[in-house]
Formats: sequence, structure tokens, C-alpha cells
Amino acid sequence: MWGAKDNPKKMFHDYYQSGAEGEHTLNTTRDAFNSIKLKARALGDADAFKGTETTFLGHKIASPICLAPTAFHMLVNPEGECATARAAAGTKTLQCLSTWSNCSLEEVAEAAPDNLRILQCYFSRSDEVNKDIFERAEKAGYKALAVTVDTQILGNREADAENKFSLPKGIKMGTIAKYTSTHVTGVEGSGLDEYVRKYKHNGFTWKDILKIRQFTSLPIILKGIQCKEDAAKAVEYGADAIWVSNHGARQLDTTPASIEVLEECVQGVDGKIEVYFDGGVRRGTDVLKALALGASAVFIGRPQLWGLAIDGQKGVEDVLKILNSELQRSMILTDCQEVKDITKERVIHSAYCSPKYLTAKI
Ligand SMILES: Cc1cc2nc3c(=O)[nH]c(=O)nc-3n(C[C@H](O)[C@H](O)[C@H](O)COP(=O)(O)O)c2cc1C
Ligand SMILES: CC(C)CC(=O)C(=O)O
Repeated sequence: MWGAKDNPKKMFHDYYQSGAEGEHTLNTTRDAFNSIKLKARALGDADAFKGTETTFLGHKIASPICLAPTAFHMLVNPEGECATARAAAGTKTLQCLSTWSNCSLEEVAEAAPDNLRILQCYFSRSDEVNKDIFERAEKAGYKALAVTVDTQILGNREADAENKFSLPKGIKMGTIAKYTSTHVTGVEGSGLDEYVRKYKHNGFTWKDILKIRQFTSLPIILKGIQCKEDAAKAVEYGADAIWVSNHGARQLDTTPASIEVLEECVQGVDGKIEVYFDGGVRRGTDVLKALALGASAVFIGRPQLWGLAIDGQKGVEDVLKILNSELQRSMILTDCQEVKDITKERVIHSAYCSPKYLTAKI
């Protein structure tokens, strides 16, 4: 068998694909989506279909399917996140750029100047660095900050440890290059742990959300909410939106699939702020289910990386177009003429996704 040392493509593939520990959450996510059934409706007027246009924090997007922040796009394409940004622009949707992008946030903004973009943030130990990043983001036209709240420490990704993951020479950490380095000291295990240890502020807690407010006027989205208590707390701490996510099942193994906790998180915010969603979205029907259960936009992680690996910008655009055409078909067959028609009534057995189901005797 190839070792990662002989075959870097294996190292990159494993990094993109893998989940935490036994990958139980990763492996049950498809079943969770498939256990939710859609209600087909007869004789909806397909000619009256209006489309998938919607809004994100008041900004127009052509589709509720957006690009999630995923680190290190240059592992599979020399144009990296600039190619992904152009794909988002080509389909008029939103890109959320990772703190750990290979292209800098300024390069990405320049690659697709008119596109709607937001920046995912991991917090540095240095407030000066954080302030600098927020200012750079604002200046480069990013419209919100998505603060990741599920990664106080990195999940146990066994494949990365076995492969001794590290970035190849010559691949920079574009956005944070001026504050940290890609040098790995050769410790045991995954170089990713070292990158994170060197840069990230693991003592960043709820009170620091209030601090961010003083540093920036950009809207703040909390990414990685997984229960109604935290959803309610996000409102209490002044978040402008929450993003229900288990980080692609890469953090804590044996948590529910994100789709299983979406409804309770929606209940937690009680209509006060928008709710976004990611985790295992692979079909238009998945998008419809997430919207029906209360999300106003969904994000895709790995599918964009597979598209990027296969055909660069065009590959990512193809992924977005296929998903959006599947969404349109599903909307028509459930008699939804526009995104606002995608309500809870489109789903049968939504009770299976609520905590009541877990305790009910049925
Ligand atoms: C290779 C990879 C890198 C990721 N990097 C980040 C990141 O830098 N910041 C972050 O908040 N989430 C990151 N995520 C999580 C995604 O934003 C998203 O939550 C998840 O991938 C969605 O699940 P999906 O891949 O099943 O679509 C990453 C996910 C993957 C697969
Ligand atoms: C560099 C990593 C912390 C990026 C990430 O969030 C991930 O790999 O899931």
C-alpha cells in the first residue's frame, strides 16, 4: 500500500475526506438526511416556477447554496481559493473564505470583485492580529465574519496523524502568512495540530464574542452551533446569525448529524436571527430539507473540493449548478415556486429530527 510519503495525493485526499476518530458521525449523515421524507404535491404549476433567488443578511444571492470555508485549496489546484471565488461569482452565490486559505483574502477579493463574500475567522492569540484581519476584511469588501466556535481544539483526525500531514514547500497560508509560518518542527502526528497550536487562541470563549463587537462593525455569524442552548446563547451574546454545523464531522465523533439538530437550533434562536446550515449536503433534496427545517442558506464543504480537484473553477461551478438544478426540480415537485415557499409542511416525519423523537415511545 502507498504511504502518504510516497503519494502526497493520498495525504491531501485524506485531509479533505476524513472525519474525526471512528467517523461514526460522518458515516451516518447520509442516513439522517434520507430518513427525512419529502411530501410530493400533485399538479403544482411548473410554468409558474420563479427560481431560487434569496437573500443572505439582506444581500441578494441567486441560490441558497453557498461555499463553506475549507482550508488549503492549493493542495489540488494552483489557483486555489481564487478559482473557487470565480466559481461562486459565476453562479452568483456566496463564498465564505477560510482563515486558512492559501490565497490571501485580498487576492480572493481581487479575483471576483463583485461577488458576495464573507470571511471565516479562527481567533489568533493576539488582539492586534485579530483587529488587523477584521480591518483587512472590511477594506476588501467582505460582508460578514463567520466565527468558528466548534474548534476549541482540533478534532482527532487519525488519517492526518498517520500521514503526518503538512503543507508542501512553496504553498503559503495566504491570509495569515504575515502572522504565522508553515514550518513544521517534525513533531509526531499531524502538522495541522502544530499550525493550529501556533496560531489559534484556544481560550477564546463567549465573553470574547462581545470583544469582537468592539473591533468591527461587520455582522458576526457563529459557525458550529449544535444545540438549542448555544443557539439561544448566540442571540444573548449579540450574534447576527448562527450557522448550524458539526464541522463536517471532523471535530467530535458520535455527535448527531447537523440535520438532526437543525430544528432545535432554530427553536433556540426563536426567529430573532437567521440560521444557516452545513453538513453532508450532497443533493438538491438535502437543500430543500434543510430550508424546510428552518435554514435560510446552506453551505457545501467537500463537494466544492472535489469539483476544484477535477476541473478547477469550472468543476466548482458544475457542482453548484448540478445541486441548484436538483433543488429546482425538488421545489417544483413539492409545489414551491420560490424559496420562501419551502416551509416545514414540505417535509414528512420532521418529528424524527426533533429531540422529542429521541425520547418518545413510538
Ligand atoms: C478539508 C476541509 C477543511 C475545512 N476547513 C475549515 C476551516 O478552515 N474553517 C471552518 O470553519 N471550517 C472548515 N471546514 C468545515 C466546513 O466549513 C464545513 O463545516 C463542512 O465541510 C460541511 O460539511 P460537508 O463537507 O459535508 O459539506 C473544513 C472542512 C473540510 C472538509
Ligand atoms: C487548518 C484547519 C484547522 C482547518 C479546518 O478547520 C479543518 O481542517 O477542518
